Amino acid sequence: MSVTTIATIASFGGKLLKLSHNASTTGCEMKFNLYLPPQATTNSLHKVPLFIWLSGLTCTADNCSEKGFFQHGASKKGIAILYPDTSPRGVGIQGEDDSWDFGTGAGFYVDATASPWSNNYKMYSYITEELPKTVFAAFDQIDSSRVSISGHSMGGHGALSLYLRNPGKYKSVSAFAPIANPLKCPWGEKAFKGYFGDEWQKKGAEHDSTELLKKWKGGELDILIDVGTGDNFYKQGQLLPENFFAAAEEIGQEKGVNIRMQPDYDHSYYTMASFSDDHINHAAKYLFA
Ligand SMILES: N[C@@H](CCC(=O)N[C@@H](CS)C(=O)NCC(=O)O)C(=O)O
Repeated sequence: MSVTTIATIASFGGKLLKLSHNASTTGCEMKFNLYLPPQATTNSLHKVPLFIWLSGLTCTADNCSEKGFFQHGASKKGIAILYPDTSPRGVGIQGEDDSWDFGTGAGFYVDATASPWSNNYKMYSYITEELPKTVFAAFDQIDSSRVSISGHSMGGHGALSLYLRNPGKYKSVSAFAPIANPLKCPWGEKAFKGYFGDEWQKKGAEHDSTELLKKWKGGELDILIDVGTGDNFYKQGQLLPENFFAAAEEIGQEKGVNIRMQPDYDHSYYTMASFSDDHINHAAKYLFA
């Protein structure tokens, strides 16, 4: 459970910590970043809530920490941010580094059931259980009962699916350019076939946000999603936010799914940086309710 500090960086009046630990779920050393806002003082009677950010394909914990601009809003509101990695790394599986959209940097926030991935590629358990437990044990300034989740692209799929699979676990959810219906797009199909093998459609449906939404029984939703109209992956049909919205309509929750089509914005972190304050404010509404 012990955490090693690799670097401490001042940011917006607080501290960005670059950390690592030996994770048992993934069987390897995992790096992650943690932003502690200025309000997170040690021995504080007032703990700060946590915003988990799940990144997209090819990312490490650093992409969003360096250019997502979330620390700006989090320092004002007094919210810690956890930036996990996107997969196990260097576990020695043949082919793990062969493509940018599968294997290293592409864990898809599922627990793989197919060989040879099933021993290490357990990003669902890692993100929902082991990493938060490790963080709460090491940083008692953080309130384990107030956690929100958000993410981008593959991480948007992660945020939506973790929220919808675990009613009540997270106080709120939002996403940028999420892969909202992975069963129906090339990225999702490739990942689910690889990680689940023959049962990819059945297991995939348990992690597909559009499918999960159709079965949602957790009460009124308030999901914020931003998608840029200039996003090439949106144009190529990798994201399918319209399918997610259709599922919301199907269950009478269309008012609870606010998809903002942002004119001209693309798939990059310029988009996140432009709207990150909105997503922090959305989470703050529920983290400080
Ligand atoms: N294959 C391309 C595209 C991958 C891509 O756009 N990844 C998104 C997430 S799906 C990302 O956040 N990339 C890292 C960055 O922009 O910092 C690449 O490796 O740059």
